[in-house]
Amino acid sequence: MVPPTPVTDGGGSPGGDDPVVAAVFDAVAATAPEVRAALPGRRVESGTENASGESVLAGDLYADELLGDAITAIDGVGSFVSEERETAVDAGGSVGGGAGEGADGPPYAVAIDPLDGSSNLRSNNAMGTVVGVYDTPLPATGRDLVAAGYVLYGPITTMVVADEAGVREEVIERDGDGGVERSVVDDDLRLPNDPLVYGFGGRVPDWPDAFTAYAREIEDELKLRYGGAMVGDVNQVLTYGGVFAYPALESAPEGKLRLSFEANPIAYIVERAGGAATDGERDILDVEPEGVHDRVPLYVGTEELVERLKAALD
Ligand SMILES: O=P(O)(O)OC[C@H]1O[C@](O)(COP(=O)(O)O)[C@@H](O)[C@@H]1O
Ligand SMILES: [Mg+2]
Ligand SMILES: [Mg+2]
Repeated sequence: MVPPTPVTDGGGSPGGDDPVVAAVFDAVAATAPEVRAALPGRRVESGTENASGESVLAGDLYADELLGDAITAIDGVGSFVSEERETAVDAGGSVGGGAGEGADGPPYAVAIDPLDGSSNLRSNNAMGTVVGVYDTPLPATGRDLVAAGYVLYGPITTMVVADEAGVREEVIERDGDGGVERSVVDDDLRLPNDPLVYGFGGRVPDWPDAFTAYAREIEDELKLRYGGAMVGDVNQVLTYGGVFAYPALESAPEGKLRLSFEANPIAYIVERAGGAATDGERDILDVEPEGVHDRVPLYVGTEELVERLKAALD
């Protein structure tokens, strides 16, 4: 296949006119090749557990530290919250951003999942980094997001960024000077009309009956594509159309994915691309968290498929 023609070369700043949002995604793009390059030697357990009780790999810690340093250094970022950190890091943030509030607005809170799908590190499958930029300290709902994005470390490194203007996809490569070259390959990413793929997490016997019945219908209509990294699985849905779910389980009604670092940013991106996202009852972006590490069931993708899911779970 002929590679897509770059729309622009050498950067560009997602985040519309907001310099703080643009700086966050500049930092994420700049660190992406470093994260990627560091992975081969960091496929082992670090010996620690994170706030969600999951064992942390050396790659998780490395990405967290690199991204934490880069993001907290940005003027206008007030706090930094990570899947790998118990509590928020105070980042100062003297210059305000705040949607529509200009330079006097509140500093932003940036939430990240430094390595999403890191259990794929041992088996060398896709992984990502997820980023949400909120205009209020966390915990907050996804309605407070002003931008969200993810990096996908696949055969190539791509970054998808959404803000109020829409969704764009860039290819990220190292340039010859130790920096990065960013090529926009789609400046108006939209979910295709005819859905093709689905991927559902969790063990099938652990699925509630209503979800199993929905899955049986979807299996008849779409192709199974499940890779075990939310970013990779959602990127397939954005590319081909379809539905991704990490559902409520009999053993874990709150599902597996984290609202602040995973579900909200992904919901924001997919909704800006013309799709839908729900926890089964309400729009993900309306879910009220109690803490930054709260989990939530996530069903996301082509609007018609998500509406059918909601009806099936009703
Ligand atoms: O191994 P399972 O149960 O299929 O879970 C896969 C899900 O867990 C995750 O890997 C959790 O993310 P982390 O690797 O950031 O903890 C998601 O990316 C993915 O959707
Ligand atoms: Mg994750
Ligand atoms: Mg992670």
